[in-house]
Amino acid sequence: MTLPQRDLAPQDADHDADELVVEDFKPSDDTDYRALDNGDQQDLADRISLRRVAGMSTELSDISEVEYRRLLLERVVLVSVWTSGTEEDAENAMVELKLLAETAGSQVLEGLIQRRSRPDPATYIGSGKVEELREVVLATGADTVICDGELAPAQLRNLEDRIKVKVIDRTALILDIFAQHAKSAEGKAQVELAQLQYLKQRLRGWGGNLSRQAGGRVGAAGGGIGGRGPGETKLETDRRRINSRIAKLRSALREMDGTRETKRAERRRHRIPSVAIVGYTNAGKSSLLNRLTGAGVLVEDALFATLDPTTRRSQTTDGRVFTLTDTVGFVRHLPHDLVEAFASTLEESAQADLLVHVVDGSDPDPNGQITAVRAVLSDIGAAGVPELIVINKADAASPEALTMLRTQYPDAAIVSARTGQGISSLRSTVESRLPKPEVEIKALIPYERGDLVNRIHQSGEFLTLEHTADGSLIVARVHPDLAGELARFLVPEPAPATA
Ligand SMILES: Nc1nc2c(ncn2[C@@H]2O[C@H](COP(=O)(O)OP(=O)(O)OP(=O)(O)O)[C@@H](O)[C@H]2O)c(=O)[nH]1
Ligand SMILES: [Mg+2]
Repeated sequence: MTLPQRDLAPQDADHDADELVVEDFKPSDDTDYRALDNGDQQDLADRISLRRVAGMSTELSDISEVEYRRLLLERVVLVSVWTSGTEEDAENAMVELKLLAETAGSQVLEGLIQRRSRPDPATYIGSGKVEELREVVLATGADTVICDGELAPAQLRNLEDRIKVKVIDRTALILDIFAQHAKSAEGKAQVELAQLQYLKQRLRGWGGNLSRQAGGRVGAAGGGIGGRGPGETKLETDRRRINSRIAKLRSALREMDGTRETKRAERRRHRIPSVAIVGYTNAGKSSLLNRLTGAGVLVEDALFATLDPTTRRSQTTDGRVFTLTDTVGFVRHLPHDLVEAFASTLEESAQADLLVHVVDGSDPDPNGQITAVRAVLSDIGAAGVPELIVINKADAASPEALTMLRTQYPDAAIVSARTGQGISSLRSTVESRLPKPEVEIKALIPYERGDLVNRIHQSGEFLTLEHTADGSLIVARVHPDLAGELARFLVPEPAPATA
């Protein structure tokens, strides 16, 4: 879609200065404040309320990249309503929205924040600001506006009617990224399910406004953000057809989960402890799995690079086998439809014996990430699983940030998946926190039963081992079923408890 381009100097040139009508207000930093003229000069807070965030536009370096992006990608303006928290929080949230938009393949032209006690029920941003947003859209030649939040269908529709370009919300954006990144059949089905749920709730709202799906440029990947996956054709079908598709997906997913459940049951039967690597998206979960096991999982400086969990076997120094699973990352306000659709994948974490919670120590707000991750964990029933906080990217984090995190999380491991710093100590911490086999035994195992000794190695914990003339004299902790199998080799008087 081509939009009328206003004759303006490029990006951030003098038109900014024209509109900067803030006189009394002294900004605390050098952020570019831009009071948008709404004819009402009374309220200072309101005058500065739609604010441009500096450094927002996606930087394109090389000319072929520019052309490539022009063809395929959307040119977007980001808008957020800042209701609570500090200015820094609002800006961090905006930077995250920008990363999400770029991950989806957009070129970000501008970011605007409005301070408001709550979003406007009709238009998200104040209705007086909508015209000003329209001006920015025209000035930048944007074809899409992305709002930071989950908007009601009516809000999206009202905004589109007035701004005349596609308007999507953060939820649709995240769904779109998931749709682009899903690789396995299961992942694809999960994403489609989430998208259909999202669409279903908005069917009526979008009924008369299907152009939003058809509009915009249609690139190789489909209809652009919010348009990939179940798009216009499904929207045009009735609720009943969507419902039947949802039912089909659910049953397909149940079947796929069956396979996973079989594997899980197998591991449970063999009492193999499982560790799930969880954390905020881009925290370095896959990098850590690779570092710990050499798994070769895809690592990308992109949000939601991992959607399919990867499980790898690992061993403690004394030979006990356990599994490590890399999982899908979380984000603030992870859309509920996604959490629900990914339930079977996320269950992996809820059923784990230990959660390795990876935190990006170089992020401006690691505590915010931790809070967001714990919220999702509790949502999926994993709040009770023991958690080990791992502060990653120690090589990139500032020493002050690390000191602060060390104080706040005294038990945390501090590592760098990139340099390997702290990894061996993390490994031993993980080992020490694996569940211990319950039964302590003393057994004399004849040398021809090396298989049993081997099994104690893999699933139990050796306390002492002595080679005698009659066989290996072993004191160990094992699981009840293995203890049962060892019954006839047990030495009468139990060893004194040592652990
Ligand atoms: N500087 C630094 N960068 C790291 C470190 N660990 C990971 N990264 C980088 O962080 C980015 C994300 O890493 P991933 O391992 O893909 O992160 P993830 O948590 O699996 O991300 P998602 O699967 O997208 O949720 C990549 O660019 C990594 O190279 C580290 O210790 N130090
Ligand atoms: Mg990953």
